[in-house]
Formats: sequence, structure tokens, C-alpha cells
Amino acid sequence: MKQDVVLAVDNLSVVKGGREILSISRLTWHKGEFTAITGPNGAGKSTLLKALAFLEPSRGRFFFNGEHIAGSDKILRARRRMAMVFQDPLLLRGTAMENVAIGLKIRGVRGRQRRQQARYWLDKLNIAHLADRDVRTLSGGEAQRVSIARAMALEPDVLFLDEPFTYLDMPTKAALISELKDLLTETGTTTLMVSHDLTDMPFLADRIIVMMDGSVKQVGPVEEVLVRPKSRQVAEFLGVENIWPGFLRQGADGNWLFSIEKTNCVLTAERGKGQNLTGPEVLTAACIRPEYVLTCPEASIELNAPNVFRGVIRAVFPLGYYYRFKIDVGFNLSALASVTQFPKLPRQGDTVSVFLPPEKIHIFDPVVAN
Ligand SMILES: Nc1ncnc2c1ncn2[C@@H]1O[C@H](COP(=O)(O)OP(=O)(O)OP(=O)(O)O)[C@@H](O)[C@H]1O
Repeated sequence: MKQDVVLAVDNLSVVKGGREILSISRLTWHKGEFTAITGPNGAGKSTLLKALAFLEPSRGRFFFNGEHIAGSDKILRARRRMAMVFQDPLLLRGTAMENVAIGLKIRGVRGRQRRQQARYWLDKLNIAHLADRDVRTLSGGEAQRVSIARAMALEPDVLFLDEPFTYLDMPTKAALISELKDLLTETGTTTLMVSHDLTDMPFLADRIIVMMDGSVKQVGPVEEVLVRPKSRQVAEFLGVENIWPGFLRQGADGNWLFSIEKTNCVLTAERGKGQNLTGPEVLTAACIRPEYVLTCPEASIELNAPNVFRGVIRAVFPLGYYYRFKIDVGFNLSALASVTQFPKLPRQGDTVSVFLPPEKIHIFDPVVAN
């Protein structure tokens, strides 16, 4: 096993109510890596986290810091190098200081040292001023900071976060995410976070695991998974609204030329790693995330360039600093654009120019070869 692999599991299986709710052949986590685990409700995300933290009866081979973990002694030792934060802060009665110190107390850290360590982590989470407050008087955001400080005080090798930001309002969440990222980078803590919120992931995570029906559908760096989903099912879950069936052929420059079915529109797409064409022309599908579709007022981009289209806005949805558009360019597409790109409010029926960057267009593996 590679030196910097902190956690690994082979042939993991969890059975509940007579049904296998988790089945994973192999997963590994490297030191300092932040992994986001996402997927629809009931996909098995929390079960995976709990199984890895030895909080869920399961079958499989577990490795922690290079050691095969089997038997209660080894499990207990591994458990002591892990910490978990849940959606609900789950604080015990008492002050913030007492809550942060509780794990240290259980691990036998003596009085003064324990208070010093707890104070250090309260300070790191910017809640030192709340040390003596009864936790019942804390806001949701403050309580979650106490919960994170309590976990970090154990200086875990692996930190498990199960949807820790769910109950926080946007500014509280944004501040905590930013501070947590710095803290985890500083400590080099390997972190696994279950999350539904795709907006957290590009900032926090190095890698995404997409789960469905108890198994892993895709694992990879954040950008790769978001831009190049392996299947239509994963793409749809990850919010890729633009998915078009069409015909793929190889262009002279090595890129793909993709003709969207039943239109005369041809897209140029950069070839992804490992993508090869099996025949002269194949039926498959292409996709692009709405945020990568560049939408501008009419005639503000050169129309003769590849992947530039003129289209008509069919619907505008204002979203604060963004507009979400439905646009007809000969085929229908969704786009997300910053309000700063438009000098005046765009309306239904307006003509716009649209550019689809070739490197952001993903071609699915062909399903039917000619
Ligand atoms: N005790 C149980 N008996 C039977 N099935 C169970 C039991 N506990 C969990 N399950 C099932 O296991 C599956 C995975 O549950 P899990 O909580 O891990 O999903 P999840 O991806 O975390 O979901 P969510 O996003 O809703 O929190 C679900 O279908 C759930 O109904």
C-alpha cells in the first residue's frame, strides 16, 4: 500500500433489513485529502461514513495508516484517531469549553493541559469568547463551531463530516467553510464530507465520490466529475442541465465534431482523457454545465467562430447576481450568466449570442456504434 494512504477499504458491504444497502469494491483516501461524498437521498452516503468510522456493522477489509484493521483492539485504536461531526452539533449539557474538552477527558488528557488544548481549538474556531457560555444559549452556527472544535481537539488523522452545514444560514456557512478550509489545510487532516450542496465542493474538496443505490458511480477530481460525468444519471444528479443526443465523428484536428440530433448544429468538443472513437460516426450524447455556457448581448462575439450561436431567450429567471436562461439556438440550452454581462435587463424574446467552450463540452461514451 502507498505510504500516504491513510484509509482504505476493500469489498465493503452493509446489509440492513435483509437488503444490501452498501456495496463497494475498493476506495482509498490519501493524507490531507478532502473528499466530498454526494448522491441522492438513500444512496448510502451516511452508511459509508459510519462504516469507515467503525460505527456501523459491516463486512470488508479496512486499512488505517497502512495497517489492516481487524479485531476490537485495533478497531478501538483506529477509532481514537478519527472524529466525526454531524448535521446536528449534538452538544452535551455544560459550557462550550466543557464540550470541546470532553473527548480529551475521555482520552485521559489531564486538567490543565486539557483546558489549554480546548482553549486553543475554541480560539481556532473563533469562539474563544463563548468558552464559558452554556451551549443551550448558542446559535446554530456557534454550536456547530463548538462541535467542530470538539472534533479537531482530538487531532484526528481522519475527520468525518456528515452534512455539517445543513442548518446554517448562507453567511454563517460561507464564513465557516472558508475558515474550515484553512484549518484543515494547516493541520493536514484527511477529511470525508457528505454533502448535497454542489456549491461547497469546488472550494472545499479535492475529490468527489458520487454514490447511487449503495454503490459508487464515479470518483475523481472535482472539476473532472462536474464537467465529465460518466453517465447521464450522474450528469443529471450533478446539475448538468444541457444533455443532447447526437452523432459524433472525429475532426481533422483530433477534436470531436458533434452534430446535435435533428438540428444542423455542430459542436466542437475537446477530447477527454482516454476517449476514443470506435467507428466513423456514432450515436451518443454531449453535455455542458449551464455555468460554462457564455451568454452575451447580441453580436458581442464573432459569429463565425466554432461553437458560437445566435439564439432567442425563451425564459429568464433572475437569481440575485445571476440570470438563469432558457435559450433556443436551434437546440434548447440552459445558461447561467452574471448580471454584469448585460448592460440592460435581458427579456424573453431578446436575441443573444452564446458560446460553448470546447474544453467544457463532454462527450459520453458512445452507446450505439454505426
Ligand atoms: N435500519 C435500516 N433498515 C433498513 N434499511 C435501512 C436502515 N438504515 C438505512 N437503511 C436504508 O439504507 C439506505 C442508505 O441510507 P443512508 O442513510 O446511508 O443514505 P444517505 O445517502 O445518507 O441518504 P440521505 O441523503 O437521505 O441522508 C436507504 O435506502 C435507507 O432506507
